Amino acid sequence: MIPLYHDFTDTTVLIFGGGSVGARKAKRFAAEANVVVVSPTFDDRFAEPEFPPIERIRAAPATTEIPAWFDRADPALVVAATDDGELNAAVAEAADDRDVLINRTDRAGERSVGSVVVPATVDDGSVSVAISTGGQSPALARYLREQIDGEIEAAGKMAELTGQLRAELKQTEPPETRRAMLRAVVRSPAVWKVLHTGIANAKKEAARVMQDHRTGEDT
Ligand SMILES: C[C@@]1(CC(=O)O)c2cc3[nH]c(cc4nc(cc5[nH]c(cc(n2)[C@H]1CCC(=O)O)[C@@](C)(CC(=O)O)[C@@H]5CCC(=O)O)C(CC(=O)O)=C4CCC(=O)O)c(CCC(=O)O)c3CC(=O)O
Ligand SMILES: NC(=O)C1=CN([C@@H]2O[C@H](COP(=O)(O)OP(=O)(O)OC[C@H]3O[C@@H](n4cnc5c(N)ncnc54)[C@H](O)[C@@H]3O)[C@@H](O)[C@H]2O)C=CC1
Repeated sequence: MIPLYHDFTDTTVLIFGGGSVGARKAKRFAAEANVVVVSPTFDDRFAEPEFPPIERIRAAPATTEIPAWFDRADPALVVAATDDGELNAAVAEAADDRDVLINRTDRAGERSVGSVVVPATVDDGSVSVAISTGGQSPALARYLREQIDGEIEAAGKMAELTGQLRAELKQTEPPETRRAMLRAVVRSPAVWKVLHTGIANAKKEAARVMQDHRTGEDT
């Protein structure tokens, strides 16, 4: 498995199964995609006030009816999250026939082409860390996610700062110098320290770090 980031903007994610797992995946994909959940029953989580807007369709399709749901929704990705293994298998088969990405939530072992795993993720601004255990131990993925949560605090601001500096340096510095300067900024404890006081302050500290670097002094 090779981790990739995939943009689901303006696509549909079709989820079969409205239990706790269907709810978790729906929430996750709704951050970007149009989510449609097909299920005869829906977990209470779907009714929570902070639950994102998604389309709920109350139905219990039979395995033979699955392809028609694909035609109707035209999904970029489907999630098989029912408690019926046969139905989940039919969803995976329909996805395979149509080259649609499939996340099978009831399987951790061998996978077909187009089968994807949803990792545990931590976000801070535009920075995200994704953790997979290769399907071996989702509980461990969750635990590591909780550990890393505090670790990447301020990374979003650092990305914003160095994103701005990078755009500016592209106008003035040759690639080698720019690379060395940006590497020095992200490694500077002084810049990390002032980040919480705002980007403007951090920019001043970064300017010092970059100047030191340019003149060859040890940072
Ligand atoms: C293969 C994968 C497919 C996929 O769903 O993409 C899969 C499969 C299965 N999970 C099962 C169980 C649990 N899953 C969790 C939690 C999460 N599971 C997630 C992903 C994945 N789960 C993919 C692999 C990821 C990897 O590579 O590590 C996370 C990371 C992301 C998310 O789902 O959003 C999310 C944590 C989110 C967070 O908190 O950050 C917990 C822990 C808990 O609930 O506290 C338990 C109970 C404890 C345990 O079993 O470990 C079962 C058995 C079901 C049964 O026994 O019936 C199967 C099926 C099987 O094993 O056959
Ligand atoms: N990947 C993961 O992180 C995890 C995966 N699992 C797996 O995911 C499956 C679902 O787990 P839960 O959500 O906890 O189960 P659940 O029993 O709470 O939910 C199952 C849902 O599927 C619906 N359903 C049943 N037949 C259907 C049909 N024909 N079409 C559409 N929907 C249908 C049910 O109405 C229910 O809403 C489990 O069987 C388990 O194998 C379980 C825990 C974690």
